[in-house]
Amino acid sequence: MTAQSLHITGVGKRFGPVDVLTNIDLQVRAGEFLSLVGMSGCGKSTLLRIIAGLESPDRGSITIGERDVTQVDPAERNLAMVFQSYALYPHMTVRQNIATPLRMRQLSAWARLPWLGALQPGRKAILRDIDARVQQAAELLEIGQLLERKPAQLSGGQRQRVALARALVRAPAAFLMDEPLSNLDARLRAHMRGELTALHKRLGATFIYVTHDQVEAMTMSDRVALMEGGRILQLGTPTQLYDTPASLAVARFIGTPTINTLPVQVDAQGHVHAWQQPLPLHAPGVAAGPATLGIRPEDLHLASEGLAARVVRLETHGADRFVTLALLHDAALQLTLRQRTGEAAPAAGSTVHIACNWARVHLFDAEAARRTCVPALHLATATDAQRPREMAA
Ligand SMILES: Nc1ncnc2c1ncn2[C@@H]1O[C@H](COP(=O)(O)OP(=O)(O)OP(=O)(O)O)[C@@H](O)[C@H]1O
Repeated sequence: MTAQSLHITGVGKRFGPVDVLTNIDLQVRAGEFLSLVGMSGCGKSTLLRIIAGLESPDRGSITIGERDVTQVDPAERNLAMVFQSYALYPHMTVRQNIATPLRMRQLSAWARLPWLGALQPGRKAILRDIDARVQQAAELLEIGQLLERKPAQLSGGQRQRVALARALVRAPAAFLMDEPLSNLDARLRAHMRGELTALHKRLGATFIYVTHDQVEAMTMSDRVALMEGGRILQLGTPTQLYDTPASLAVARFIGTPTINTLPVQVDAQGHVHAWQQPLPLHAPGVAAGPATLGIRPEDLHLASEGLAARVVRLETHGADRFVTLALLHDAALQLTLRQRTGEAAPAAGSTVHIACNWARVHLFDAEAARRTCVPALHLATATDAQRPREMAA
């Protein structure tokens, strides 16, 4: 299988009065696992369908490898599409299901007929070749023992693997997947995430994967394109999106629990203040005025002194505990703190003090809503960085 790169250039799409996609530029590298992620309605499925040729763009072009396929029929693009509904033929066995795309491609209409077909010269060799490829795909997906079963006799995960095998036998230039795991229960979904990542590594194929689930996107992909309102907000590795979000919208979408936000003021010298108190942060070059500080829940911790807050709620999630806190002097402002369950839990309703890992906070300027971002953020001085990091209160 030769993995191909895909180039999406200036793609726009309108449905009636709505711009569903606006000027999308995206280069998918050969052999890459790239996820399109975003809230429902952001346009990710439409983009995938345009790549597949199931929808035509109003503007822009799609190139697979060196070939411009913008005007090419879906069947001629050599792309494999895998959907959440597996679309298996219920009356056929797994073997027949997997073989169908090959039979359609390699045998003429009459050669596929039960009796007459036997008369086509070369048919036996083609069937042998198809069978070998079905066997190979089935082994790759570890469903070799299920080949004689019908779809109704399979679990959801097994059906998904059959759908993947059926896509695989065609040796496509790339796999396009639209929420392929969303019909599975949580445990199986987690398992299949691992299987898909392993399959991608084994095949070295190009995968474009649509999901609204940031965990899926972040755990499986080489790169993630985060979409909102028909645009790509940020394209980068999962680590880049998490550690250096280009905007507050990206910071809010990625990470569980959601990033905390704190309204702050930046003065003319770039010093950052909250509640008229200076924070140990310096953002040179940032316009004076209101801004938003983003603090990941794991960058807050309980301390003997610091900002006072009341414990509103505790939630245990396996190895982690999420603690919701209401600030004493501003009860409307709630922060979430993430701690390991091994750490002592604060009592619900009690007053605690919280400190912050200032080196890891993000500052977004007043235009955060318009997705501008302030990357230059430093601890105010070396001494600030060295002293115990306490949140000014
Ligand atoms: N054929 C169509 N006609 C009109 N509007 C459409 C059509 N297909 C999609 N849309 C609209 O385009 C927008 C983007 O839809 P799309 O399915 O691409 O979003 P999505 O991000 O994949 O969402 P989801 O995760 O819910 O599938 C939505 O507002 C949707 O209602």
